[in-house]
Amino acid sequence: MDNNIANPPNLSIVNCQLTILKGYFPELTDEQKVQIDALFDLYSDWNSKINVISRKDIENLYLHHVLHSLGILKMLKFKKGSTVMDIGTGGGFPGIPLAILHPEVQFHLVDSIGKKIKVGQAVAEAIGLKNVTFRHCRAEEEKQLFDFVVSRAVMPLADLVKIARKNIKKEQQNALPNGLICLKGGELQHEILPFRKQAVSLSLSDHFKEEFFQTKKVVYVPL
Ligand SMILES: C[S@@+](CC[C@H](N)C(=O)[O-])C[C@H]1O[C@@H](n2cnc3c(N)ncnc32)[C@H](O)[C@@H]1O
Repeated sequence: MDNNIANPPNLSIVNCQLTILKGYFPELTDEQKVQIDALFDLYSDWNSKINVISRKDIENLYLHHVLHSLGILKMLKFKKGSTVMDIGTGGGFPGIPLAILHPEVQFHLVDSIGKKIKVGQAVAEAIGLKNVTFRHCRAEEEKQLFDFVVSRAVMPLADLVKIARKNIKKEQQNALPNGLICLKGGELQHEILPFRKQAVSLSLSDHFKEEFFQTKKVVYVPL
């Protein structure tokens, strides 16, 4: 039986989380609000066919997935004209929420599983996102250059650094030197140890007060 039918999402939770998210980003334009509003129905529908978010977690889409993705902006607001690759984007996290908030930044979303890329593409098309491209490939095969690489829940920091380094442009245009910005949870000290001299880590609990963010960090490594 379809899990979404057996456990219908609690729409008051969904709407409450959507209000919380908009409260954290009061500068959203009407177009961005419409795009964000559309995400729940789109992801609910796609997720019932292709699993990109834990099905039990779909009602937490706006907090656990969209707002979490936007946590990257607490480390850096990308400058107009920047280019960003999302490694292991799955159904589009963090790339799609970031692309909605930064219409003048170009995002390239990569995943090694083709059907997940299809979900991201369908969602981006449905909300009219013009600043995203997708590629079904392993990130190791992607040779294009970007200002930044972002990622969430894909691989240990050392592996991400190893893969992302070849994709980082030398020319700089942002407030931070080009590099990797990733979302991490839980005990991080061990992962960060090899990069302790360059890495900067920020606690999302300092920015978002909901309990989910208590253990969530944004880690930046210049490359
Ligand atoms: C746990 S999912 C996370 C997806 C998404 N970032 C999110 O937070 O919802 C990890 C994703 O990384 C992808 N992945 C793992 N290794 C990869 C690689 N070397 N290149 C591209 N994608 C990779 C997997 O296919 C999977 O979709």
